[in-house]
Order: sequence, then C-alpha cells, then structure tokens
Amino acid sequence: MRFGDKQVLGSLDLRLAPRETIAITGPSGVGKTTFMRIIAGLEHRYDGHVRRPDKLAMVFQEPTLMRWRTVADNLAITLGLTPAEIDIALEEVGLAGRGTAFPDQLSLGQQRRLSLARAFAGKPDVLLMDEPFVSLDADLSDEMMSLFERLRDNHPVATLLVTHAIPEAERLATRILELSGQPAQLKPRQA
Ligand SMILES: Nc1ncnc2c1ncn2[C@@H]1O[C@H](COP(=O)(O)OP(=O)(O)OP(=O)(O)O)[C@@H](O)[C@H]1O
Repeated sequence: MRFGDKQVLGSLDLRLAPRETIAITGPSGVGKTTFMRIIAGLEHRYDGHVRRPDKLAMVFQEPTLMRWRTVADNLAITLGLTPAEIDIALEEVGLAGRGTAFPDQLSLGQQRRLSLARAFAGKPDVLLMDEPFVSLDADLSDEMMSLFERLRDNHPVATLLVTHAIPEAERLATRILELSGQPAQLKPRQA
C-alpha cells in the first residue's frame, strides 16, 4: 500500500481464526488504520488480496451513530432488527428502555455501549475495532472492556483490535502483533 511515493505497508500476511482476538499495536502513523481500512474493504488502492467473511462489523474510536435517529432506529435501520431483537440488544448493554432516546441524550459511555451493541447485534463473523476504548477515563475504559468481553463470550466472533494501549492488548487479545518500520511489517510483539 502506498500513498504517492511513500510505501506505507509492506508485505503482510495475517489469518484470523474463529473466536480469536488479535491486537495490533505500533507507533503513530505506521499504518494501523490503513491496514484496518484495507481489511474492511474501505481502501482499494493496494496490491494484494483480502478474503473476508460475509458479515463484518467495525467499531471506531468515536461512536458513529446516526444522531438524527433514535437509539432503536440506530439498530433497526442498519441491521434490520425486529423490535424484540432491539430490546434484547439494548438490554445486553445496559440500555434497556432507552430505545426512544436520541444519541445526544446518552452519556458518552452509553453511546459507546450502543456502538458495541450495534456491532454485535449484526452477528458478525469478524469484528474490526480501531482504538475503540481510547480517550476514556480508566473506569469507563475498564467498563467497556468488560462489556466487550461479555459480548464476545455470548456471540462467537473473531476480532482484530488496533490499540496503542499494551495493557488493553494483553487483557483482550489471544495474540499481540506489532506493526512497525517503513514499509511496515507485522511481527509478534516482543515482551
Ligand atoms: N488518505 C491518505 N493520503 C495520504 N497519506 C495518508 C492517507 N491516509 C494515511 N496516510 C499516511 O499513511 C501513514 C499511515 O497512516 P495511518 O492512519 O494508517 O497510521 P496509524 O498507524 O493508524 O496512526 P495513528 O496511530 O496515529 O492513528 C501516515 O504517514 C499517514 O500520513
């Protein structure tokens, strides 16, 4: 993958097994987000091949909610969930009864929980998360990680998590890889 004259990503080979959580760490600007965008199918200017499953969900750093739609609609429109399924999805993330609220009426933590609910409610085979818990205070970050762990236990999914927080990677991931160099390569993280 190159931007102009600059080759950002080198030759990368990664397989994500069912139920596995891989964390990718690496310095700022090395190409982590670019790599995720390629895997998500959002970036086309690369040489290579990505084989992805039918159902893929993404969670970004900032919740990407439709602010002009209710909480329930945020689940219904993108995923086609029934009212009963919406109730279950909201209940699972501690947002029972908040379906008629608008995203701006939710706290930051609640908005992030809704983002996670939306990601899992589509029953994805692969979940891509790019710094999903960044810029949260320690308590909220811990709460979100616990929620993610619970959702992952209930819904089998393979997860690729980009994070610069090593404790987060160590807590959540079965494997930690480091993206480094220019062009960037993937290597197992040295402890
Ligand atoms: N659309 C673009 N056009 C040109 N250069 C880009 C574009 N997107 C990213 N880059 C460059 O590619 C490199 C990798 O960017 P990327 O956002 O993937 O890094 P990152 O590892 O995710 O960084 P961070 O940890 O700071 O988010 C950077 O040098 C960036 O400036």
